[in-house]
Amino acid sequence: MATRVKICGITSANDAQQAQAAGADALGLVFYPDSPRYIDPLAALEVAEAVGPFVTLVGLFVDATEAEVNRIVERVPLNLLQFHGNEPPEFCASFSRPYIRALRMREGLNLGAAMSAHQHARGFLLDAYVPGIPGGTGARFDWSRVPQIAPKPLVLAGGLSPENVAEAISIARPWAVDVSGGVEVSPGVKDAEKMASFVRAVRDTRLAAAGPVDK
Ligand SMILES: O=C(O)c1ccccc1N[C@@H]1O[C@H](COP(=O)(O)O)[C@@H](O)[C@H]1O
Repeated sequence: MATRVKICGITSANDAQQAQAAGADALGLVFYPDSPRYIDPLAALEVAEAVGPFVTLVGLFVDATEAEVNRIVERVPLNLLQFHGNEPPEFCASFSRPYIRALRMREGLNLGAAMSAHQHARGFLLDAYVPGIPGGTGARFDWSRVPQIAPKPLVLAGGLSPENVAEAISIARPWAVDVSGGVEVSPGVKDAEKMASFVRAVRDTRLAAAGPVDK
């Protein structure tokens, strides 16, 4: 099965075009002001205008207010929202966009219950848990904890890189992978070659899963 790729933390039209050229299926825009990858609505609009119609634009929020989310949704043509804080299900489902829910894989998390609570989520993004930091940490979790049966598509995130993504896919078998820090030159600035290597590594696992290829 083809594994989709989301590259998160895009902060410029240039990085967006390079991510698109690398073959990313989705780009993440971080509207969390404390992140080094924060993007303001004007720059986000430039990103939206720099990419083609089949690239999914995902807006990431961490415990933003309803008014803050609506302010972004009204200005930026986002296809999907990603809630990465402690937002309750009814809040996540209250906007005029579909959403995915980030679940941080802390010890003792009841993943089944967390997923059941978000019946309207389009998917779940599983990220590493680092106390006090909501995401974009570069930390990974034990990929064998990813369930093989889930009510919605699962997106694997947390500490992925061009070097480890093939192994991560072979263990977790996710519907998609999400990377941020692993394809950067510095926080908030993407590296074109790392993005290309990351997508290549994912595509190669896709070929491997499909069986031998005639040369
Ligand atoms: O990227 C951020 O700065 C960020 C801030 C707050 C919440 C989530 C954030 N990013 C998400 O975290 C995952 C994992 O990042 P990394 O690959 O370990 O650097 C990333 O895919 C984003 O979805």
